[in-house]
Amino acid sequence: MAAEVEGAEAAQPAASAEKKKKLQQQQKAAEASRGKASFLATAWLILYNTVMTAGWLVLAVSMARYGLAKGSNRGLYRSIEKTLKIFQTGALLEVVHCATGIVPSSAVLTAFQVSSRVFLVWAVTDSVKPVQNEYSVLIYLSAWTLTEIVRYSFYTFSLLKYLPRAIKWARYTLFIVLYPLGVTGELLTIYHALPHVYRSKLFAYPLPNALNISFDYYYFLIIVMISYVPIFPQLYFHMMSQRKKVLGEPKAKES
Ligand SMILES: CCCCCCCCCCCCC[C@@H](O)CC(=O)SCCNC(=O)CCNC(=O)[C@H](O)C(C)(C)COP(=O)(O)OP(=O)(O)OC[C@H]1O[C@@H](n2cnc3c(N)ncnc32)[C@H](O)[C@@H]1OP(=O)(O)O
Repeated sequence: MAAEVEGAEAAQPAASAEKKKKLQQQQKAAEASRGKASFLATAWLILYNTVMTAGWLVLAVSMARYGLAKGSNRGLYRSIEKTLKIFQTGALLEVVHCATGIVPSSAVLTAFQVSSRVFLVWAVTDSVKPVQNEYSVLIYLSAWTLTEIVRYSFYTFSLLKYLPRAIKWARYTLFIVLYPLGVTGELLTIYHALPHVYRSKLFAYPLPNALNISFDYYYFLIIVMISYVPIFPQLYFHMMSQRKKVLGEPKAKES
């Protein structure tokens, strides 16, 4: 009996050492798989941001060449619409990046930013043809293009750990002017679209109908315009606090 107890006591430390070893192995495997996932996420983000920088650069060059050749904004939207649609719609992936946690930005703020632009391209500028030659389209296109070249190149250089100071400064400074400029262009474009939507009854779904629900795109556009009032300041002040965090003076050491 005594010998049995002694044997069990001797086996206990061996079993706990085995358990500890197993746990360490599991931790190591988890760390390795986290490292692999983070490497893949970084590689994907470098590819994504590089392609997006290139896309917006192509847009900038196309817009400049069109302006120099024609000396007018008439027909500009038609000439760049394919590239614009590809790269602005491609920004929807940014919401996925936030939602999956591979970038630390807020998914809600990013969703507002991206969806309002995708909406403006597809549901306003592309759907209401007469607004395409308005100056407001040129205004928002210029603000978006400049912003995105700087923003995506900022992310690319940051991921490559080689960030020129000028790009960092531009990322967190140009928005002060470009954000209100872009919003002005966007709101004016929706405003110009209103009479056309009203007359053509675009996307209207009047009663009576099988679903017994009515939808009036004209009033929907007015609601979208009003929603800029509470949402835009949140985006703007978020960028202001990012600016303070990144470009702010480092705190002086207390003596
Ligand atoms: C269907 C109906 C629609 C209804 C609409 C309702 C109305 C909505 C109103 C909306 C108004 C929008 C107007 C807008 O379209 C006008 C313009 O854009 S005009 C042009 C000027 N615009 C700008 O300057 C845009 C500025 N805004 C943004 O950059 C983003 O939207 C914002 C979400 C505000 C950015 O915030 P974020 O927190 O992401 O800032 P950071 O760039 O500092 O990033 C924080 C950290 O995340 C890392 N990150 C983010 N993205 C990436 C990426 N793609 N790749 C790699 N890393 C990324 C970044 O490096 C930071 O990391 P860390 O903190 O570690 O440094």
